[in-house]
Amino acid sequence: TQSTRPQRLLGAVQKNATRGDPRSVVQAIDQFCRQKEWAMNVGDEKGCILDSVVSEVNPATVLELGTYCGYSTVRIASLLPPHAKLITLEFNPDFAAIARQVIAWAGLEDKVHLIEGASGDWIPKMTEQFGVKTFDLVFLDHWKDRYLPDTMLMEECGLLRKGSILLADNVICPGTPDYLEYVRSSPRYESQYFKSHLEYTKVEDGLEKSVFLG
Ligand SMILES: Nc1ncnc2c1ncn2CCOCCNC(=O)c1cc(-c2ccc(F)cc2)cc(O)c1O
Ligand SMILES: [Mg+2]
Repeated sequence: TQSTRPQRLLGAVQKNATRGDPRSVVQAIDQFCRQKEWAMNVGDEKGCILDSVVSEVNPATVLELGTYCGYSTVRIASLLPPHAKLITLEFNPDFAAIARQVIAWAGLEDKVHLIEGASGDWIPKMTEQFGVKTFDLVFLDHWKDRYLPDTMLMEECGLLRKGSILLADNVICPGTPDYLEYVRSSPRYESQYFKSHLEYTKVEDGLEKSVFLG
């Protein structure tokens, strides 16, 4: 039977990356996506911006919405201080199964909690299920029309504190116009746009970093 793109991406990791070496996992995926098959990872260019924000925030608690194959999960988790926790939500069980193996190959399973399910269902359960009070950093990379409703949901559930950082992928391509309008016009956020390109292409895209002001 035919393999899927995520399965072929995992094969490239297992063939070309060193177990326990997150950077080699990231490099193997980027090489696969540049040379073999495009895939919707945040990629190397936007990934460097993600790395700099993670390093600056030095978060103890991170929420990632949209795991896909675990590329950004590995980038983030490899930069976390000891005892920090990354919770990542993936809706698609096939993607989640691949992501678990990519995260394990990088040796980061102890820092990552991958949950299979929809963001709208799980955000209200974060505190009771995982004892998380607030998130220091949220990386939004799931359905583009869920960025705004899920941000409002996180506010309502008290999961954001003064200084919590939201970092959103794809705010230009595919685009999240309602989310951008909200975080850029709301007095409760201080927003900044990091211009970049859609992963592995010359098409414009970017990350929007928004600080919740409480
Ligand atoms: N826990 C959850 N709750 C709800 N929904 C969830 C979920 N977990 C997953 N999902 C479902 C959505 O997951 C994938 C979302 N990502 C993208 O769609 C995406 C698309 C492109 C792209 C594609 C084609 C082009 F031509 C140009 C750009 C690029 C990107 O960087 C993208 O991130
Ligand atoms: Mg994305």
